Parts: sequence; structure tokens; C-alpha cells
Amino acid sequence: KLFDLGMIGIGVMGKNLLYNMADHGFSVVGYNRSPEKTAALEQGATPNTDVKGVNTMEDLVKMLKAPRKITLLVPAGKPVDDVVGSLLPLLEKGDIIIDAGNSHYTDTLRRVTELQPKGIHFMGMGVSGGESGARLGPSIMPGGDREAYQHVKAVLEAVSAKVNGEPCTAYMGKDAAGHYVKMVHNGIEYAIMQMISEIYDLLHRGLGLDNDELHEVFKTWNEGELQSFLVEITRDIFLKKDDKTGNRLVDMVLDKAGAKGTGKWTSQDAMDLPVAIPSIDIAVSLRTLSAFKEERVKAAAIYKPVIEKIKADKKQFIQEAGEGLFFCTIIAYAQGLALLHNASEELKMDIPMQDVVKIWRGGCIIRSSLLEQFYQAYRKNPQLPNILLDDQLSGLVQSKLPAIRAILAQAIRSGIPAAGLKSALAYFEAYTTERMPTNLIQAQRDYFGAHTYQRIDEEGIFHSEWDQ
Ligand SMILES: O=C(O)[C@H](O)[C@@H](O)[C@H](O)[C@H](O)COP(=O)(O)O
Repeated sequence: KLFDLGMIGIGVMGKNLLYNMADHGFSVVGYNRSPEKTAALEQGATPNTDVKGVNTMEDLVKMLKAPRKITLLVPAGKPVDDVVGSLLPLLEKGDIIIDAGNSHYTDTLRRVTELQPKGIHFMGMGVSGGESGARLGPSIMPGGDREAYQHVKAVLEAVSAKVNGEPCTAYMGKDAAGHYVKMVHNGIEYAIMQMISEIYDLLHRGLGLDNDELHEVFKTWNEGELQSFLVEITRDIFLKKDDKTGNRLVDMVLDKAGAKGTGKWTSQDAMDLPVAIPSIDIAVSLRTLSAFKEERVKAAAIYKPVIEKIKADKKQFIQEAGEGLFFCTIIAYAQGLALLHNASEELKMDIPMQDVVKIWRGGCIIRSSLLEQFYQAYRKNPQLPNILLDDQLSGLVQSKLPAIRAILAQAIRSGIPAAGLKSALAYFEAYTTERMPTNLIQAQRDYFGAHTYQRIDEEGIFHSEWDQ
């Protein structure tokens, strides 16, 4: 008997994705050196589904139908190269390796190029949705060789989340497009999480809402235009009790944010392209700053910051905070999607933007009701360089301006950082400014470094002796 698919890396994500495939009628083989792990894999499978565990790669390869389709869910970097290195001698022309981990797209590009001459298809595939997503329906972002994609299209569509019956997976483009799209997905995730945490700070330290009130606010927001996975889990987080102390667990969590790298990669790549994504950059930086806990405590002791309580009408401020978050969330997506649009052109990946936002409507961490509106915008204009240029969305964004300005004015008066929210408004105001003050920067650069400048009234490159 030959099996449909193989999985190398049966940790939580790998195992859950494998079970999801089996639950949709595919026969799957999971590889792990440890017989205990593979035995546990078989035992944990849904009864009457076709799950097999093996302890050698030889056995894995021998048991697969041609062309072999082997998914890797191992840590990014060297572990992926090690597995590919062990697999290669066992594979035949036409076989397909799918890296479903959070690999850096340049590694994927290298692997695609290295394996092509050997006739082995290497696909980089983003999988979003965490452990439960992998098990019940993630958003899946496959990229690479289109012919290879045709061989896995059916299983990916079967296991992915569904929105209006449509699968949250589609071909993301050439080469490393799948991992590039996933990287930017995570960059946007960082920005939105940062913005939600700042709104929490304004409502909690500023307006004085307690966890029950915060729960109610996010519960209401999740029933409206802010409906999204991140607002939904935030709603639930405020109610979670700490078994140890009886306090709310969120209050017991240390304010040092972790980061596994995808957010940083997004910022690094945007700087290189270049495309401006300040709200993602600031989210990465503030995770970094949060890790300097000891220094922050010292600084707080020196400056003794006093948070001035927000005295605004509670109901109205909460309303404005919701609209402000909505505004900033759109800006976070706008920056990430603009990066994807430009990177697709620069790296010749032909990323179908309307499919990106379509498959982000469900299953992934940044899924939200907003994605449907972005989908409509790209359907109208697949080459839209920035969603802020869409006439439908521009009206929506414009309508939230008074609210974001009102809450940021309060934030500044209160002494609450809100750097992510501020970056979103600043980006919007700069992006919608016909004449930025950068003429002065050009003058300064030419003054101290003869870096030249262009004129508004004449073609050409100019230099002036500014001190004469
Ligand atoms: O889409 C997802 O399912 C998540 O984004 C997933 O990929 C992972 O949870 C992040 O990589 C965490 O990233 P940080 O550790 O950098 O926050």
C-alpha cells in the first residue's frame, strides 16, 4: 500500500496538520527517529483514518506514491537543510519537498534554485493559525513551482479553513513567494498586536478600566467592524484566572515580549527594497525595548512618569478608541500589502494580491472582517499599489480620522506611549501629503555633503553652495 503524503517533523504543528490531512481522507506517513513518537502519532489519530508512523527516511520515501509529496515542519534554518540533505539521495525526479515552517524566504530561494537542476521541486509554504489552526483549518500560503503546486492543491484546499465555502489557500507566486507572503503576514500580526496592546494601555492605565470592563469592550468590538481573531482572543484573555494567585493571569504576565524573527525579517526586507512600513518597524522595536526591563525600571525611577488619568466621557472615549484601532489596523495592513506589492515586482514573484487577502479572510492569525473589503478592492484593481488609494476604503479611513486624533491627543496628554498608534496616523498623514518637508532634508544633505537635489520647476540634478 502506498501513501498519499509524508510529514517530517511531527511536533504539535506537524502532527496537527498531518491529522487534519488524514481527517480529509488522505493517507499520511509521519517520520520521526523515536519509535515512541511515531507510536503516539498513530494512537492519536482519528479512528479509521490512515496514519502511519515510521522511524527511517528510507521507509518514509518507500511508502509514498510518486511523485512523492513530503512536507517539512522543522525549525527554520539549518534543520531544514539537514533534512533536505538526508532526503535528496532517496528521492527521484519530479518528487516534491514542501517546507511549511517559518523559513526566511532567501533560504527558500536558495533551496528552490539548488534542487531545480536535480529535478526535485522545492516549495516554500506559509501556514498560519497556530496549533488549532493546523488541526482544524489554517490559512495556507504555498509558493514555488506551479506544476508542483498542482500536485498538492487538492490536499491544501481540503485541510485549509473555509470562508463562504471557499478554501483559505491559493498559489502565492513563484520561487519563495509563499514564505514571503507568510513573513509579511507576521509583520502585520506584530503591528496589530502592538496597536491592540496600546489601546489596552489607554483604556486600562488611562481610562482606568478593569479586566471585566476590558472584556466587555473587546466583546462588543468583536461583534462589530473590529471583528477579528486577535480582538476575539484579547476579549477572552481578560477573563482568564491565574490558578496560582487567583488574580487575572494577564496581570501576572511579565511585560517582556518575545520574537522569533519573522517581524524583524519583514522590516529588514522592507528597508532594503525600500518600502516604508513604520508601524511594523515600531512593533519590532517595541518588543525589543520591552526586553530591556531592568533598564526601564531604572529609567522610571529617574523620571517618575505620572500617567494623567483620562477624564473624557468614558462611553465616548471607548467609542473613539474602537474607531482609532480600526483606523490603525487598516494602516497596518496597508503597509504590509504595499510591501508585498512592491516585493512581488522587485523579486518577480507575481504574487496575486487579491488571492493573498482572500485566503487571509480565514484560518490565519490576522483574519478579520476587514479582509473582505480588501478583497473587493483588489478585485477591482489587482495592481493597486496601496489599499489607501481604493475609493471605498478611503472613505472609511477618512471617517475614522477624528477618532484617532482624539485618542492620540489624550495619549500625549496622559503620557501613554502609544507609539504604534502614532506611527499609523503619522504614516497616513505623510502618505496623503502632496508635499512632505523632505525638501529641507535634501537641502541639508546638499549643504553638508553635496549630495545634490532635484528642483520642482526644472528637470535635472542640482548642487548649491548653501553657505555662500
Ligand atoms: O501565523 C501564525 O500562525 C503565527 O504567526 C506563527 O507563525 C507564530 O506564532 C509566530 O511565528 C510567532 O511569532 P513571534 O514569536 O515572532 O511572535
